[in-house]
Amino acid sequence: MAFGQQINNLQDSFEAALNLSSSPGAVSTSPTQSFMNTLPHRISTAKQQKALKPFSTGDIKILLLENVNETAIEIFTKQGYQVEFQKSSLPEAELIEKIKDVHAIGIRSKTKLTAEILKHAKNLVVVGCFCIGTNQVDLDFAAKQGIAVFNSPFSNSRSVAELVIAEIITLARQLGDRSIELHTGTWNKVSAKCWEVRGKTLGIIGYGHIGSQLSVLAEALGMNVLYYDIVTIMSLGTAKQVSTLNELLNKSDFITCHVPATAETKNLLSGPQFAAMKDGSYVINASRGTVVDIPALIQAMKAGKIAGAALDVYPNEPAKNGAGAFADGLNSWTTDLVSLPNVILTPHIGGSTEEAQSSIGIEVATAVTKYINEGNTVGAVNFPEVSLRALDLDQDNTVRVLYIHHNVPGVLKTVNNILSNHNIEKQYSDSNGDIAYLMADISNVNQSDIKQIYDELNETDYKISIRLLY
Ligand SMILES: NC(=O)C1=CN([C@@H]2O[C@H](COP(=O)(O)OP(=O)(O)OC[C@H]3O[C@@H](n4cnc5c(N)ncnc54)[C@H](O)[C@@H]3O)[C@@H](O)[C@H]2O)C=CC1
Ligand SMILES: O=C(O)CCC(=O)C(=O)O
Repeated sequence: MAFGQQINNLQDSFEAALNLSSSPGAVSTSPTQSFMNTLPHRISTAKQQKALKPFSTGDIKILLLENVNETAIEIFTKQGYQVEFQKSSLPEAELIEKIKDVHAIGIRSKTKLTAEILKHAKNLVVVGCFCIGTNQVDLDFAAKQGIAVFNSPFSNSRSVAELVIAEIITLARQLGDRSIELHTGTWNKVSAKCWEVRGKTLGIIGYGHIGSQLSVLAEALGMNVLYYDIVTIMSLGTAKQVSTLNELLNKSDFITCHVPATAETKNLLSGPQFAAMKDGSYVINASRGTVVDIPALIQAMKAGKIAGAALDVYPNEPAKNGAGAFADGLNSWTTDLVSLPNVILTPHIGGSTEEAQSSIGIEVATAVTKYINEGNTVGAVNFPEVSLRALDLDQDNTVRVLYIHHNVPGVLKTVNNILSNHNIEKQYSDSNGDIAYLMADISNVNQSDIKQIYDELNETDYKISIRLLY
């Protein structure tokens, strides 16, 4: 049988298999006609390693929201994927409509991918968070649907740390107020309650990528650094870890939050914590809007306890840029907050620099592409991290099996019973909580073997989704 004919038959048999399947990942396993027609060409022109593709790259649809950087668009379009780009996030109903159809979605911090929304994402294989935080995605639900989630763990850390340094000096010198006054014609040359930052104490809550970077910059300015973290972390420079949040609050002049949004960090700074701070201290939050209780902060500022605050993040943030977007309708305390002196408000721009956005675009788009094309989950935040070395160019009759399943006893025995009828070139399996992921390269298979492997795996208990790459 001619190779082209074999390929067409293989496509038919896959499509038949897919018609029988109801798994969320099933559509994504379909090798389409256009992919099959290009296969002989792709194989003959590849150089060293065989390029694995899940199915026709031209059929892969990616939705990029929230002005994800053009570096990502370039990477995806070079792959031949269909890219839809939107500058802002989408209203829920529109997002549900769009997500039904796409294989990958790229978001930043604004788009909430809740279980309710992900339920509709029948073709979705992967989510790229083009940011650090992943609290906007229901990670457990995504994993249970077989959807891998990637982020960029530190590409914008430096940008946030630099913003916070700027804010420390801005608050200490009341620069925001002086600037607003002069913009409106008022000359107000004062030094009362304006300070140098040299010799002052910076208290960092959360000494991770951002907190520790900030620690180094603050010491270079002559500040003393204390930090509080739930884990013991090696200090940089002469910074000191304190054992309780209260100790940090009692001893610091500036307090800055760099923790993730979790149940434990909700209102981490509220009335009692403001009361525990030194009189005239300053509060900075560029982490998540849930971490600081803003009405309590307003009260503490009105009482003169807190001398200034810089906020980059809010419990509710507008979906898009524009006048009037930040108002009481979104957060009921807005009017009160904006009327306070020495409050710096920025629209969640901690990570918004050209450098950060461009490297995030490259990092996340590369991880998403590697997952789509090779099944590699290194860097995934909700999946076991599994990677197999590439196939060699001459390994023509090899299929890569990607099998996502619930982590229960006996699954591997069943799966290996199926695979062991063939030559398993290599195999790797790992689990993360309830979810497990197996990658295996099976050689010397023909189209009916592949069809059979797919059908048999599809029948296994505890399967979440299967993809075959070849
Ligand atoms: N404003 C912006 O544009 C940006 C905001 N962020 C936010 O900043 C957060 C921190 O970022 P990274 O430093 O990269 O994260 P990271 O994961 O490197 O560090 C977070 C640190 O917080 C600690 N932590 C967790 N819970 C804690 C608690 N209850 N009390 C004290 N410490 C706790 C962790 O042990 C860890 O050391 C992100 O989760 C994200 O939400 C990140 C980037 C940009
Ligand atoms: O740049 C963004 O949209 C979000 C930045 C951020 O908060 C993050 O990286 O977690």
